[in-house]
Amino acid sequence: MLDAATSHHLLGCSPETSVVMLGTATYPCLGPFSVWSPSMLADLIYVCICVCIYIYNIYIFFFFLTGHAGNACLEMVISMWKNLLQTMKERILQQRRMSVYNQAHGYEEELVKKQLQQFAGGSINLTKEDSGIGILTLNNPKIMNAFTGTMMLELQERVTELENWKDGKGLIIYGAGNTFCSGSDLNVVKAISNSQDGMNMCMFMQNTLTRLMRLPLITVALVQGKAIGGGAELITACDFRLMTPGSEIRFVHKLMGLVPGWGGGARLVRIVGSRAALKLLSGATRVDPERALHLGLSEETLSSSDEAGALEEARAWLSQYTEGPASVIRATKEMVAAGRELLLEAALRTEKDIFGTLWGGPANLQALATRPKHK
Ligand SMILES: CC[C@@H](C(=O)O)C(=O)SCCNC(=O)CCNC(=O)[C@H](O)C(C)(C)COP(=O)(O)OP(=O)(O)OC[C@H]1O[C@@H](n2cnc3c(N)ncnc32)[C@H](O)[C@@H]1OP(=O)(O)O
Repeated sequence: MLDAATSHHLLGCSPETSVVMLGTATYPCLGPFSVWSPSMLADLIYVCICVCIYIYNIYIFFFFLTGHAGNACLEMVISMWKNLLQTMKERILQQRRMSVYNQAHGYEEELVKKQLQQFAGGSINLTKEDSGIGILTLNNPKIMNAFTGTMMLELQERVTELENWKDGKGLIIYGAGNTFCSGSDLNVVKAISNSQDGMNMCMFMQNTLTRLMRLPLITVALVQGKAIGGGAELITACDFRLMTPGSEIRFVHKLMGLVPGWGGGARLVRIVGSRAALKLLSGATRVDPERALHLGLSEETLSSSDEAGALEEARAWLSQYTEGPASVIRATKEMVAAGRELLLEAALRTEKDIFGTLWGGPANLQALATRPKHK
């Protein structure tokens, strides 16, 4: 267990929280009320074995040290410990990046999924094209592609599929019926209106949208018609947004007596800055394509207003950035995602590690063989 000061230093946790480090996972430990599960115990056993092996190595080195070696061995021992701590810190950070909420936060995913399953309707469809670009369709046009409970579950399933698509390079998310998404299905919102159920739904969607944001694919939200409420939050989980003429982004939460809950508030601050974010949220401001460009919330206003034409334009726009080996495109996104989220030194180490996966690899060697002139 890390004491509060160390975990604050290592993990940036709030000073009063101490953290239990178990292998690759970390669990905020509420004193005697910490949350343990079989997988945590397995992690604990794993960590104990690692520590025993290192202590045994230290013992051997010190034994050797008293016999023959000088400082060199001592330095080796010290650097071993430093590497161990560094490795564990990176793995903790990686684990923290994997899911925002787990049992330690009182989040029981299987119970939440069972509750969401009750609210059926619509679908989330995914097509994976040979070009390496995926097309994710929010498909509930009867109610402006509003998210039912089963659509939230299907979004999680599609994100898992995309995490396992090793040839994937890009993703376009759009809504059926020439409109993007009008947030949560209001029938669902009314049915789960107590605070804990609302927070459970938000934790589920935050976990899914954070994984979407971290996909090693370049992601684009194609905004046609309306992106309202949760729909506006969803587009902030993409790397880029493209808008069609007459389309609108609007964070209507204030008008619902709410604030964003799917993570859109935190991501909006990082996209447009805190001042613009505060105005868009507190004003429930309508954001048209021109204003979105000005704010940096949209990359480009497309010329097509019809669904097929806009999708074709979005494909062409994204293809500018996904041309080339999937390994390089995916590594580029992973490096930028690390730069976006990690503290500088951790980001630098991640960049070095990602560089190491490409240096001397097939794409690098092929480029060297052809000696391209970058005129
Ligand atoms: C944490 C919750 C929060 C979040 O996730 O961040 C939320 O998202 S809360 C929900 C926020 N969204 C809304 O409040 C949008 C409500 N809808 C509208 O404001 C309008 O429908 C529209 C999106 C501005 C479009 O208006 P318009 O073009 O006039 O179409 P209609 O209003 O006639 O809609 C057609 C049809 O669709 C139904 N609809 C639309 N949005 C939803 C929704 N979110 N939930 C359920 N049903 C929705 C609308 O009721 C119409 O159906 P009929 O009345 O049966 O024709």
